[in-house]
Amino acid sequence: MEYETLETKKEGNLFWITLNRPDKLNALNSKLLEELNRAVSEGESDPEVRVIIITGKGKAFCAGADITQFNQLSPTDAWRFSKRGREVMDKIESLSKPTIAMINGYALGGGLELALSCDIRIAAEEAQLGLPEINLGIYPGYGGTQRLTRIVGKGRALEIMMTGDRLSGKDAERYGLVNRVTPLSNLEQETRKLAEKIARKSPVSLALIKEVVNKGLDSPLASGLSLESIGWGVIFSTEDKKEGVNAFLEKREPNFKGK
Ligand SMILES: C=C(C)C(=O)SCCNC(=O)CCNC(=O)[C@H](O)C(C)(C)COP(=O)(O)OP(=O)(O)OC[C@H]1O[C@@H](n2cnc3c(N)ncnc32)[C@H](O)[C@@H]1OP(=O)(O)O
Repeated sequence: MEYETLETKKEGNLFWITLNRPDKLNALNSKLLEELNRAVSEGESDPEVRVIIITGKGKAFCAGADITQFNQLSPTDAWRFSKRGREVMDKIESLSKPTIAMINGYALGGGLELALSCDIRIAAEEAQLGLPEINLGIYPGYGGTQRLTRIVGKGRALEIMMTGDRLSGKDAERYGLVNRVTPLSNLEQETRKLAEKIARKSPVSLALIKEVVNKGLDSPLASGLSLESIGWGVIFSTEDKKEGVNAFLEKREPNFKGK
């Protein structure tokens, strides 16, 4: 597919989406947001793709929503703007395939919110992460108030939102905001290693894990636990379950087909 503001690349079972407005630090204007929406659908619908990785070109992962659009927004436009951004983030969170945010540099505002919509975040030590909207006299509008709080806890999330301060990659790891950090020079290699490991697992198990974890987080514990058991029953109908158990019994590596 053709894109103007991002690049996509298929590498084996991995699908790389690279935001590509480096001179504007990959700020999410409407074009980039819509192309991102299209690119994740492309990865989701391609049966060969097993893991989707989102990253940015240049010194930023993504510096957030494009602030140059803000002065033209009426309050109702602003509501639509936030809603559309949130819909794209919600969609990324709900993809059936695992997603990794490879945070190569600035991940600010909507950029951090994009990373928070991914399943796993790997950051460069040199990266800077934050929600600086407070400095614009506004607050996060692409899901950050809710997702950051669920990931790092209320006190830390409020501090990040109320100060607008940027965290280094290392501090972000300490806060539990990213899964791990590595020097920038090693970031792509580490990310590829992790993505390839996950790509070898059963796509059905991966999709069900995501569904049960995400829906469980939105539910009372008893409902989440019940969902887990129901899904566990369903997974016993899959060829991948047969393959996984037989491979163990036959002392060989499984070859999962996603069926
Ligand atoms: C969902 C919501 C509500 C949001 O995301 S609101 C936006 C939240 N994000 C921000 O507030 C971050 C804004 N950016 C910054 O503070 C600074 O650019 C940083 C990230 C600290 C980097 O600073 P520097 O290294 O000095 O680079 P800087 O020159 O500012 O940026 C390079 C270019 O990108 C542009 N740019 C950076 N972030 C941008 C953004 N969010 N929107 C539009 N343009 C942006 C910036 O205007 C500049 O353009 P130009 O060369 O035409 O002047």
